[in-house]
Amino acid sequence: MKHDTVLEAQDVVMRFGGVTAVDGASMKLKRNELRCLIGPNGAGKSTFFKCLSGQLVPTEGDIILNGEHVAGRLVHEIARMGVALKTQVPSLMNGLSVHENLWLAALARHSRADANAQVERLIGELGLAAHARSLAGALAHGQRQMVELGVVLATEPWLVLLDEPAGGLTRDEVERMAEIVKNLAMRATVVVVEHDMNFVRAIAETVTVFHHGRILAQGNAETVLSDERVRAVYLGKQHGTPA
Ligand SMILES: Nc1ncnc2c1ncn2[C@@H]1O[C@H](COP(=O)(O)OP(=O)(O)OP(=O)(O)O)[C@@H](O)[C@H]1O
Repeated sequence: MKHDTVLEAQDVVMRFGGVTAVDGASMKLKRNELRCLIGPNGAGKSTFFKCLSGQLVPTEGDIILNGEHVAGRLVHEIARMGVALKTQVPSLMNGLSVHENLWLAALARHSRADANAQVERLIGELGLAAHARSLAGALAHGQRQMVELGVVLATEPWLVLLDEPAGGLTRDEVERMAEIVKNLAMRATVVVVEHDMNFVRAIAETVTVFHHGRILAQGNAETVLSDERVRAVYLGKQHGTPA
């Protein structure tokens, strides 16, 4: 493995009974790369993403993070390696404030004093100052997504896996989320599964396109998004065309 490759998936296959959701997908990511996984509904991108995070154990193939073979390791074991995962499953404690939620997440990795500093930094970065004392349970969807992201970032992961971070956000919130994710790639390697092509266009440096469980194209975002085969698989699909 090249020194600067921090994530490598080798011939990953994931079968569910008779369904082959991922059919031999390989991918390499460099440190601080920001990679979007896209593709039509049912293409296999979420399943592949879950193999990277440890939520699923691939039927075949391997996942290598920072030189360590991790296929088969549990989510919390992968998390302990400095990998953070934002799923669409709510993780906040509704009865605690935004500040308290972030503080508890930061404490997992920092001393009390450092956790305080980390929370202040995150509140500024995520634009949450006006809501710091609000209960998480009282937040609107977009604010909540920012706090969910804050919980993920509180441990200062080197690899961040984001499942549809723009899902359900307003246009302004999508723009803010795009800025935050781009900034994040200055200090971490980031993999994003996303349907919102405006968001993908705004953030992606490199893109991997799934189609029928296989990788149809990958590489430079501009090149891949203008690839005729990629445009063809999106035509008529509900999530828009990568034009
Ligand atoms: N737990 C499961 N059991 C059986 N089949 C599954 C399971 N998870 C996914 N699949 C199937 O695997 C295929 C790929 O699904 P996957 O969710 O990975 O696609 P996707 O590209 O993420 O789609 P979407 O954009 O709709 O989320 C689909 O045919 C899906 O029905």
